[in-house]
Amino acid sequence: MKLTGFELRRVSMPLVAPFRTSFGVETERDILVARAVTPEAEGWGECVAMREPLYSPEYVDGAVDVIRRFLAPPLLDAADLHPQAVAGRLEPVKGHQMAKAALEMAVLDAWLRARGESFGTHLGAVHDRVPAGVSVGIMDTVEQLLDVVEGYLDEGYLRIKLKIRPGWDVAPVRAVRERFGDVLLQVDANAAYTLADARTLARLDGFDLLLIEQPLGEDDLRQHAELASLLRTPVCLDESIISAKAAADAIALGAARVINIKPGRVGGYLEARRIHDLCRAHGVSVWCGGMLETGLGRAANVALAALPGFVLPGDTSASGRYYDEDITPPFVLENGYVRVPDGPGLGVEPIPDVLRERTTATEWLGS
Ligand SMILES: O=C(O)CCC(=O)N[C@@H](C(=O)O)c1ccccc1
Repeated sequence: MKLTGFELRRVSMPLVAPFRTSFGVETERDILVARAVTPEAEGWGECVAMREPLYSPEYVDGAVDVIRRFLAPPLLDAADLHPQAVAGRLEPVKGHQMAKAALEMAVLDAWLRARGESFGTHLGAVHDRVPAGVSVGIMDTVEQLLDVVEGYLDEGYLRIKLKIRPGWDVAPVRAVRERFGDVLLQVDANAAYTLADARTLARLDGFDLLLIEQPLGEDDLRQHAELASLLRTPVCLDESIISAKAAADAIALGAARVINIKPGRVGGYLEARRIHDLCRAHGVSVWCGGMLETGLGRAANVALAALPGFVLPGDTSASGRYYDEDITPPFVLENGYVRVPDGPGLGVEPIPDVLRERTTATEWLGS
């Protein structure tokens, strides 16, 4: 497949409500969308990098720059580009997994649309719908949290993920467990704790959590392994797992019994599938994390979450969890499940008028 070019587009997506994590508050996503143009078909990619490098070292302005100067040229130079070859062509550039993932996703989507094959079929999906979990931010009060959780449970979500940080952990977890019984419940610390907090984190063992996600720093594999030996609750890693190699190291060190697979964080959906396969071989459960994606990234995540090793509900919420109006037809919850698109490629496309309205900048890279 010969690329004609990439169109880079910045899309402003205001959130329906502020989303607070241990590293900050999001009120609007400034999203980079890449469109791969080829003579046979066009494909869409979404970069999950945030506006600021607070979740990971990447940030959206940096992603645009590295794509423009270092990632797009080797792909545009390829006489016949296969999606499986994208990662290899981009390998000389160190890091920038989220930027790379956006381009690989757009190339893969174009390639699949040209062949009439869906993302799910190509990745190895075995389900036509996936159970939806929902991520709940840090709130001002426990009462406010309980109201928000009740609302999501009323909508049908099958798993609750609570953001925690020092000072907001045992009390909110206890309150949710006491109010809502044995709902599937997990917590996400976004690296807000240290090994010195082990005793506090061990108090969470009494609430039958599915997992505790990324309690320590992104580069603290050895310390996560030590913490895992002190907790009953399975430790799950997110920020630390930036590649299949990192997943292999985490598993070998006993630093993770569960892994949150986020395609953008690991460099793309093909690497995400490799991590899925690796984890299955080691009996490590995986689930699909989210980065507040539009329906484009959401479509690809839902397809990935339909692979057999994704045995835990992911952050594959309905579009309405974050956005009043998505740039694609919205993903909706049906009895707690989200349907896997079965059309060619992503199976969804942006709604032209909405995309135009939300676009704050465009740039063409190519001939
Ligand atoms: O449902 C979603 O898409 C968001 C899930 C979620 O909580 N993402 C978190 C995370 O740390 O996993 C996040 C939020 C904002 C920015 C980065 C990460």
